[in-house]
Amino acid sequence: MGRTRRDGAAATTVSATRRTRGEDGRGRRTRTHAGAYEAFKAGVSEEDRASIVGEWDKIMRWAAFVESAHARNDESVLKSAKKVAIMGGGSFGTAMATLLARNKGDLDVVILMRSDKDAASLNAEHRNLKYLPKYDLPVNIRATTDAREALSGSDFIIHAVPVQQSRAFLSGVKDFIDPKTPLLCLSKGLETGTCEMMSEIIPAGLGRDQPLAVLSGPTFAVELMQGLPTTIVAASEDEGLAIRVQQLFGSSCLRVNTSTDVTGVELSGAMKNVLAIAAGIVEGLELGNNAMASLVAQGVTEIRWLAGKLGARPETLAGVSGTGDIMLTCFVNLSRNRTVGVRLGSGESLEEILGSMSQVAEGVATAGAVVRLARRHRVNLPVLTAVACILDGDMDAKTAVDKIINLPQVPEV
Ligand SMILES: NC(=O)C1=CN([C@@H]2O[C@H](COP(=O)(O)OP(=O)(O)OC[C@H]3O[C@@H](n4cnc5c(N)ncnc54)[C@H](O)[C@@H]3O)[C@@H](O)[C@H]2O)C=CC1
Ligand SMILES: O=C(CO)COP(=O)(O)O
Repeated sequence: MGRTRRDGAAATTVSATRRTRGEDGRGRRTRTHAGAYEAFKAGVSEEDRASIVGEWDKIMRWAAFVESAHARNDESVLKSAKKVAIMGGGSFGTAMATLLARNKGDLDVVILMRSDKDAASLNAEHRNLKYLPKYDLPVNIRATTDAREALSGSDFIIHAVPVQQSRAFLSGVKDFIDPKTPLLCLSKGLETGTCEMMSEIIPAGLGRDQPLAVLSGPTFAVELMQGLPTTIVAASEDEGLAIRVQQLFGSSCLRVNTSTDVTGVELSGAMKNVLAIAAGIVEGLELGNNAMASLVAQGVTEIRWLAGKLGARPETLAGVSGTGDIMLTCFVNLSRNRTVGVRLGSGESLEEILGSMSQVAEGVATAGAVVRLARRHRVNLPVLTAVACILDGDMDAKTAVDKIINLPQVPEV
């Protein structure tokens, strides 16, 4: 049946193309497109079409089955949660607070801020005028600078303080955090000096183990505020906690994939910020799309080499929190790390760039820590090391890129 249709359809395509030529007398592009469409339609047999629809139906049946299983044992953590605290009132802390507040209108969502003025402004205006001035916040979000008030009685505590400030910040608030309350970390980076990940910094800062999940993925704060579809990974050694985080944050605009690969999720989130600076440099130097794609691919390989050696799983690196976040941060101008790179590539100094930024670009501090970690684990990372050299002022961007391009030509590894 399929064969007959295909043969017959091929003849139809030829005549359709001729008819198009004869009738509309429009340009060559139009005729070519019409022919390509007819050829595509004709190439799909009834059998192919039926099997495509059948596969789609199967996926929808699976989705309905899972949904109904969820509905049957709906002990969603969102239902029971009464209060969530967010430490760090910057753009990402505010965006994730907003998603939670939208998920449940009577959830008490409290942002712990540093400045009385900013907290008062948020409470009065229902906006975060410093970081996300264009967006109204739900009325169930409030801000305070009182750590005890923010943190006590919280069902979950979200950590959105930049990595380099996290250890000192946590040791300052540890007495207000119940040791049983899960801490959900949004910060992406490695600490300079120690090369530690947030899953190491958090227990060290608190002086004890704390239930912990890390959340990471391609998640620009402004797009979350706009309610655009987004996916994030919630990783915890405690699979049950990852599932609770999924129930808390999951919505029609936020998919939450669970994982137990904390190392993979954290390392790819930290290293992609350094790679995004490299991608920005290539953009700033106007080296073209081919160069950009090969540089980012090399960076992906370097992340695999180091993260793999530290135990990250290949599927994590290939997934949303790995490749997904790399693509977002390396290719989209909203990225602060990429912007640092673009400006470096255009000839600005790091001092000028950082002096003009009001938000954190974690890759700047993380770059050196990545190189030290790589050295410790005997892995060579040409692109990521070049970024650290540029940031340290040991090489200018153009020289570094020339040297990378002219490295010996080797087999794919
Ligand atoms: N903005 C985004 O789209 C995303 C950000 N992230 C990550 O989230 C983390 C936070 O980033 P953003 O909110 O975007 O940064 P931001 O620069 O917008 O805000 C940082 C916040 O941390 C606070 N802060 C700084 N130093 C502090 C200290 N010593 N003690 C207490 N609070 C302090 C600031 O007052 C500010 O509220 C970073 O690790 C970033 O990589 C992750 C995904 C997306
Ligand atoms: O991590 C991010 C998106 O997932 C944000 O990246 P930037 O910090 O480079 O803006």
